[in-house]
Amino acid sequence: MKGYLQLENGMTFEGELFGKIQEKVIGEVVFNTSMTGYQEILTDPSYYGQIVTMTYPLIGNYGVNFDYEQSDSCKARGFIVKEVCYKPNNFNNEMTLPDYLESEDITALSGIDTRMLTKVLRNEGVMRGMITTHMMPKTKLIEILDEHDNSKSVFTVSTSNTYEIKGKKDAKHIVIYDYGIKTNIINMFKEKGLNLTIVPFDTKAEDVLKINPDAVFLSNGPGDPMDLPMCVEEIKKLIGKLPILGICLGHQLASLALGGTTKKLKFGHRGGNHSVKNLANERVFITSQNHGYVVDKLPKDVEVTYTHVNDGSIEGMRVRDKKIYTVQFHPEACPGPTDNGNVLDEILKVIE
Ligand SMILES: NC(=O)CC[C@H](N)C(=O)O
Repeated sequence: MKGYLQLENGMTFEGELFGKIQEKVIGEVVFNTSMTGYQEILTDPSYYGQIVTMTYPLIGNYGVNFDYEQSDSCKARGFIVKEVCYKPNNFNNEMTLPDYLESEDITALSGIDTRMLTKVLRNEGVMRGMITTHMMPKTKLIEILDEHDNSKSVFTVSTSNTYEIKGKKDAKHIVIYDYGIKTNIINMFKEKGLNLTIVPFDTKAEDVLKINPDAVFLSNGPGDPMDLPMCVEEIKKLIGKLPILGICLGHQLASLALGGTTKKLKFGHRGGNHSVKNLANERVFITSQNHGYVVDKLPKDVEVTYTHVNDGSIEGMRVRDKKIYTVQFHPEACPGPTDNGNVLDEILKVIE
């Protein structure tokens, strides 16, 4: 069945619908440059509410395997590809991508000139859009897009209950603020044998202190960090009392709590090929990234640890005396290069 992607700038792309056919699906349209890892991307809670287009032209060719999931379900709202594969070939394939998307209620479009779409998003910046069965006038589209509010995304993807994961007997204990945590971050902590208590995004600082952990970890998550002032307030109360570690949204929230600022990037960093420089030794390495916002300014006592090679933006920060260490990129990969697992060890050194 024919379907359309309508962008808020008035452009329309025509393609073939697959997955769950729905009359209209709304979201911010973003692009990801990873060649593989579509299932990890679809299930990463940081994509909640977004329509993701893949720049790699053939998607779905190794099917779907439930071990790859980064959360319990697809979190992206829509998916756009050039060509979709209906007959995957892979020893551990469990389901085709179109069947998977249908079972997850995700609407997708194939046959889209994703190279052109990506150029539009790069030149004009990411923008809102709609995947739809019927085209509509631009004024009507804008009206529908304006009605849509995505500012509560963390409320939706965070755990509603506190839970524990037991590690080795005398291992350190970390409280994890779940703003939409990826499974592989939890897996990396588990591999290290750490004791974990995972708490909802709105847990009060007092309640975290009562647990008496060795550190607090602030997770990745969807949306604009400035939509979460209540989370920033709780982090402020923890500064100086416990070591604070963080990845992506967690890095942004910790930066805000320290008195820094964040801003929106024109077209974000999403892919498995983002070069980052470690300012301590000038070494450059390739990272997995997925963020639309970035830390803009930091107070003087905060040390910038990493920068993005393409645009010079801040990719990590540290405050030694307050034991705070956070990164913007994803050392847990999934998808993307696994070369940066040592960054987690760096971060965890803060607790020692
Ligand atoms: N992966 C993340 O945690 C993303 C953080 C934030 N939602 C952003 O887009 O910048």
